[in-house]
Amino acid sequence: MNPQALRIAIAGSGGRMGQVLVETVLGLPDCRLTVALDRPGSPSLGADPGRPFGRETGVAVRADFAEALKDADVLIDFTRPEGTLAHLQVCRELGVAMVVGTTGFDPTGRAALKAAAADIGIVFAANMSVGVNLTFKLLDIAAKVLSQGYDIEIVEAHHRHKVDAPSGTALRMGEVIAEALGRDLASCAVYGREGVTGERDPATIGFATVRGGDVVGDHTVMFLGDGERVEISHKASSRATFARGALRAARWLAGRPAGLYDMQDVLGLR
Ligand SMILES: NC(=O)C1=CN([C@@H]2O[C@H](COP(=O)(O)OP(=O)(O)OC[C@H]3O[C@@H](n4cnc5c(N)ncnc54)[C@H](OP(=O)(O)O)[C@@H]3O)[C@@H](O)[C@H]2O)C=CC1
Ligand SMILES: O=C(O)C1=N[C@H](C(=O)O)C[C@H](O)C1
Repeated sequence: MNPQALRIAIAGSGGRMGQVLVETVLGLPDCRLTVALDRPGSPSLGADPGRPFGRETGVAVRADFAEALKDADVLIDFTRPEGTLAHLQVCRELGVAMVVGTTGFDPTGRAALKAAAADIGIVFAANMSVGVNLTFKLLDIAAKVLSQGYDIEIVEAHHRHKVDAPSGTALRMGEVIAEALGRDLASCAVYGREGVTGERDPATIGFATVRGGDVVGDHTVMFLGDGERVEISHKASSRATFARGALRAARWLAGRPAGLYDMQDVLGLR
């Protein structure tokens, strides 16, 4: 065991992302899984989170997060907004850094993350993959070059279990494009269409959502002009890409001052 290893806590350790995060941490020599959290009543409580991967971690899944987080340097949280915000309070009190991948926050939740970042380091990103974060840069360029005469539509597809829509990534793509064009996403977004909608308003950014099967996460932004169409797509085929990004963020946070960061900071793309 490496005594210098970064002590990692994982919230929602039995979830789809939680399990991949556990497996990823167990493969890293400079990180140690010291805390695995799940909700009260979860069947995984008390079990070794390494068991599905044939590993013994010496850790048992717990629900008493206020006590458990005393044993962590960084909490990686891919749960639900209400769970993340409860963990946030405790991390702030204990000085534990956070990597937040949870999506679906309302403005109050986002404000709480920002406020807590006065005291602790937080990396908050709707998508932790390198590919999507590169895509954000490409979208900024495309939106500026195609600012006149192109209609912008964002289409995303995810597995049948996803509970929020549009995806956090699609919304972030919309924000990047709106910022590049000097527009306010809240006032120019159109979330789905039905009935007699009238002709398309060129100032809008449209969103469409597909849910089904086991789709890990597909995003396509279309810039539709007269005589041509530019499409920028990212397709995730494994959740490992998000988990690797989250662990990269956790290590990047170690020793950084308090503040709210995102994956553009972690990847040096700012
Ligand atoms: N930023 C990124 O790169 C990515 C972000 N995500 C986001 O991560 C989140 C989780 O996704 P996914 O793993 O698919 O979801 P899952 O539903 O598979 O897992 C969520 C986990 O969090 C637990 N949980 C749910 N509610 C709470 C709560 N109130 N307090 C504490 N724990 C809770 C669940 O427990 P239980 O089973 O008991 O409900 C479960 O263990 C979503 O918001 C998703 O959009 C996903 C992939 C990549
Ligand atoms: O819920 C998911 O699965 C995913 N959620 C994130 C989002 O909402 O953008 C990221 C990824 O696409 C997978």
